[in-house]
Amino acid sequence: MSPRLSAEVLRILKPFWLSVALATLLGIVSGLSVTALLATMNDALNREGGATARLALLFAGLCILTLACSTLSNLLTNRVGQKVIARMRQELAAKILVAPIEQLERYRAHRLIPVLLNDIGTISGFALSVAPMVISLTVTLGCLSYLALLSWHILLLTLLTVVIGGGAQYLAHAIGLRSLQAARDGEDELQKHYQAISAGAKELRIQRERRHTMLERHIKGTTESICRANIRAATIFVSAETFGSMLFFAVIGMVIAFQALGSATDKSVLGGFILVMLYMKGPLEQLITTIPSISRAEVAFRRVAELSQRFSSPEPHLLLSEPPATDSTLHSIELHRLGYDYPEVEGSSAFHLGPVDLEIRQGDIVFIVGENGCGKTTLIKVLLGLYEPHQGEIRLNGQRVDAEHRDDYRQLFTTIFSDYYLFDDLAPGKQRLPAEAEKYLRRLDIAHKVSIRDGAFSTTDLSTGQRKRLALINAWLEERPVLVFDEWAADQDPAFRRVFYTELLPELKRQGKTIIVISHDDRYFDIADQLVHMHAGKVVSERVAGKEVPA
Ligand SMILES: Nc1ncnc2c1ncn2[C@@H]1O[C@H](COP(=O)(O)OP(=O)(O)OP(=O)(O)O)[C@@H](O)[C@H]1O
Repeated sequence: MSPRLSAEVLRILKPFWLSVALATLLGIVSGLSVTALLATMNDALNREGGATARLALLFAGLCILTLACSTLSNLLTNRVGQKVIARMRQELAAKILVAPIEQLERYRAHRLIPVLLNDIGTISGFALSVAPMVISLTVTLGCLSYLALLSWHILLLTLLTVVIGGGAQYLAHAIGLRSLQAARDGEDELQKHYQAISAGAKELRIQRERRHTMLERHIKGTTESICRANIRAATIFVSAETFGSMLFFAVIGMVIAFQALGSATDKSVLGGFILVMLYMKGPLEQLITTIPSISRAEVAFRRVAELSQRFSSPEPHLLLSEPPATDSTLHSIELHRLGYDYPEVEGSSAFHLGPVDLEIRQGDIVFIVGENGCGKTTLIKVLLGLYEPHQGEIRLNGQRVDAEHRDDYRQLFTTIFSDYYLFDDLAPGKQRLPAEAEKYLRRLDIAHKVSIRDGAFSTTDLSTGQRKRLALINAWLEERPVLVFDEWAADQDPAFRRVFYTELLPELKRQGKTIIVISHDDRYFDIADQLVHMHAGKVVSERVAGKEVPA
């Protein structure tokens, strides 16, 4: 087991150390009493005149002790295991909630979901097997000590067997790990195809060739390569296990043959040896079969560690539910020489935003316009504090927004992105919601489709334009000072688009909101107090209240 995996297992188990220690202690007692039980049985079998009442009592007592300790140890281990799984899930979800947005966008859901679903289970499963492993180890060590009592020669022979068998297992572990890694990479690939067949169901239904390629090439190819890699790993592990068992039987056979050839081994020594070897085989095999689970846990751990490293946040305080520390009044937001670079994508040059200088004053309607791909959404993401600027800075009311205050700053905004996510419950923590929301439902002409029940929309199964109207209601109810719309009106019919630009936006402005709109609707550009025209990542012209200003 690698030191990093050991350290991680210790970290996971630390909060439950008392239960783990108790489970392990009970396991050790159970293992030792099994050894004593074997010795008692051997004694009873070889005693002149058969077993005595004392031996029978000892036997019964040891049986009860063994069973009670191992049962309690297993129950405790299971409890800890379930708690470990819950805790790891919570930890990882918390990490995702504070992870830098650009890392989340890059990591992609098809790689994230297998980590959340499979890898955590694998690591917890391994953490769970620690106590049973300790029991097996104790039984094995106890049996070896008993063998030492019986005969040194036999102990050495047994140790040699264990070392050769263990060496074979170690080798198998190293070779099998590569196959398991390949299988795990295949799982990511498969998840990607699963996503494509569910999200792209309509397109695949229409495109016969693509559908065929998806199933025959992508899904079959990936599932079969996962299958081959897992079979390869299992073949290696099972072969090594069989070799170990074979070695065991060979050694028992050899010792019996020596006895038959007239070697002077005592009958009670031989009986004890066979009894111990046959009993020890179970725990030893259990120890050996946990080797694949160590390999799997190592593969899973690397994934979780990679994810944790990528998602380590410069804003670890994000999960604190304290109210914003800064004053939430807004006078102005200034972007000063603001710049952001996407990483290089193979085959094309990286997009660079900036330097952008811009001042947004409270109560203004600001339009950000320009051709596709000129950087409008990227600018908004930096402006909202979702991407950390690589150059320049954002100033709120003249004060620089740093990492520590960035989340407070973000609380000023309500956003509807073009790829928005519609939560079906209303903004949490607001009392007046249902009455207010009903009013907005009527205002947006969807009251006949949706109602509010138990603080949630009765349905979100609506047309694209209607869903966007629901998103607008959520945004409205959040009562933040700045509203940001990324091509909100693109999915609306012409009549409602007119209502949005000529009635809703001015109404929001009258309520004192600052509004930032990304738009391609040039017929409504004149309602903007400030029109920011972008081209290739830069602001090329700016019009403030009807006057052109140099960019
Ligand atoms: N995650 C990303 N990684 C690398 N480059 C990206 C990424 N997202 C966007 N880009 C690049 O950044 C540029 C600006 O994208 P952005 O989404 O800001 O444009 P936009 O002006 O909002 O376009 P549209 O009007 O089409 O919505 C694009 O040319 C794109 O190539």
